[in-house]
Amino acid sequence: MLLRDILYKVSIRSVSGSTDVEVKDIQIDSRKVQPGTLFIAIKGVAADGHQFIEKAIESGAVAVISEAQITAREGVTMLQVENSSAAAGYTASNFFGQPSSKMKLVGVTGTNGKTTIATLLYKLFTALGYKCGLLSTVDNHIGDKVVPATHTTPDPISLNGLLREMLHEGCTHVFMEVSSHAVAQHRTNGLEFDGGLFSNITHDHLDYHKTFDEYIRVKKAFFDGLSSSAFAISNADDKRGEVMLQNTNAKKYFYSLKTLADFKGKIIENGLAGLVMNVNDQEVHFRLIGEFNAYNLLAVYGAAICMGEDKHEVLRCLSVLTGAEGRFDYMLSAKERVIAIVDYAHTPDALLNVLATIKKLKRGFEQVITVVGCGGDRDKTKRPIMAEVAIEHSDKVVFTSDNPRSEDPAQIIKDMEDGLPPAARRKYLSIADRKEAIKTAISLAGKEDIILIAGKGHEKYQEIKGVRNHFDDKEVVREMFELLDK
Ligand SMILES: CC(=O)N[C@H]1[C@@H](OP(=O)(O)OP(=O)(O)OC[C@H]2O[C@@H](n3ccc(=O)[nH]c3=O)[C@H](O)[C@@H]2O)O[C@H](CO)[C@@H](O)[C@@H]1O[C@H](C)C(=O)N[C@@H](C)C(=O)N[C@H](CCC(=O)O)C(=O)O
Ligand SMILES: Nc1ncnc2c1ncn2[C@@H]1O[C@H](COP(=O)(O)OP(=O)(O)OP(=O)(O)O)[C@@H](O)[C@H]1O
Ligand SMILES: N[C@H](CCC[C@H](N)C(=O)O)C(=O)O
Ligand SMILES: [Mg+2]
Repeated sequence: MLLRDILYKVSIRSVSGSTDVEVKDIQIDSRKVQPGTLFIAIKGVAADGHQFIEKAIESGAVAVISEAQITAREGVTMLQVENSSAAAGYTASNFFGQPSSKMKLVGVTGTNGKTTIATLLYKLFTALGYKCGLLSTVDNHIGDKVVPATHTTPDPISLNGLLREMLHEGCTHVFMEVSSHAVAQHRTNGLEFDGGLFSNITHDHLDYHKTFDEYIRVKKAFFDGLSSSAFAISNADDKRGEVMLQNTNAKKYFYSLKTLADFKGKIIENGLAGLVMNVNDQEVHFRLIGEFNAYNLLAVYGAAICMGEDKHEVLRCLSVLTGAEGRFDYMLSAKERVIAIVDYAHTPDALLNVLATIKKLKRGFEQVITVVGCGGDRDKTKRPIMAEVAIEHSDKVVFTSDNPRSEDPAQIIKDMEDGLPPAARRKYLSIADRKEAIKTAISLAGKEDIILIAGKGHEKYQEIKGVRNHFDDKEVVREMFELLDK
């Protein structure tokens, strides 16, 4: 492909060299550059891609996009742009033939619920007979084929590469999570969305976005970028639900459990067997559990209606679907009838929602024992809040490690404990070893007690000092339940 054809929509400041040069590959990482590559230098959090321009040229880059002042280079086309992250989004989309414009693409954003909503949409549209793609935290799907996920929203090159593969494989619909990091880093620039969904916004990622206002602004930017032919669906019951769609050109719709809305739900029953809900005056039984999933289901229903699907068929298919792995994953020991719930709640709001759901499911006498930790190298301010939520809504708590990453696990637990009142002391134990923590919680449980194991959901690893060791909450529970049932 010629360089000039890849530059569509890129805001260029100056050029040295020819844009008629043939480009064979495109990379944002100098370590992946091969002869014939266009290298885009991005200023990141940990490093600055501009420092690797020489290395990229040595490896055979034929063109370089950067934000730096240009110095002419023999045989290499140098381009200066306003924003190289934005340029990476546009050029990646152009290089892969703008695959997003040839399929129906729907993006889901919000603090909690993205994976659940995107996965339900993928399952729903597959059940409706379409070949679909999914880009999610748990994994990516190209029709039936599963591709491991490294991010919630991949970098623009992997992202457009996956979209092109989906198009080649005959996918007509793609559902993807759009994280706030992705919007801030312009990973989705150049994509043509047919629709956007907003779940909710609560405390998370303040390490990255610094203030809650900035976090809101970034999420809103996704809707601001939608075209007038797209639809935008928001949660009317979220405090920021209306603001999200304030400046979008897309057609606006709202869902709600509390007020009048385009997609209105009313919960009739909410138990371990699922939800019974009135959806726009039609009563439906769903297998998903908890009020938060009632919201997720309404968002999915709304998107399907906006995409022209028949409402009866949509509700019929949705009623039999299960959610994403590691979201309210429910296990039962045969003899003692102890319940273990593995859930990906890793924000204060998600933890509160899951514990509130468990409270509603209780018949009265059961104890709730929560095992929870917080991720290292992530927002530290959520640590004491999550600890407080766990203590307030559980009978017993075992604080433990999540993914400590580069941090000291004991210090993370200390950050969690720090905000707790002295009276909380009698309610909790702290055991840094996650396997031991889960085992202890299970050994503390009596007949029919409920154990919530929060934070890691589907994850099959634990990251300690840069190394990902195999770890699976559900595997540990199964092991312990076998012993319990012997
Ligand atoms: C904080 C963050 O978002 N970091 C992402 C960011 O990396 P960065 O800014 O640190 O990049 P960097 O290491 O400073 O390097 C800057 C540039 O120099 C390049 N480089 C670097 C070294 C070298 O030798 N040569 C070279 O060219 C890098 O390729 C990069 O382009 O850009 C990278 C490329 O796109 C991402 O892989 C990386 O994700 C890291 C691994 C990460 O953990 N991200 C998490 C926080 C994240 O993105 N999470 C969200 C979900 C969050 C949620 O909603 O819960 C997600 O979408 O997954
Ligand atoms: N609509 C919702 N509102 C509040 N909490 C929710 C909602 N849906 C799910 N949750 C809770 O949040 C957790 C994460 O859900 P999910 O994985 O769907 O969110 P996500 O937005 O994809 O998260 P991530 O940002 O890590 O990708 C769930 O395990 C559950 O505890
Ligand atoms: N997408 C989220 C996932 C957090 C999951 C939790 N287990 C943790 O490691 O903090 C993040 O990267 O912040
Ligand atoms: Mg997700």
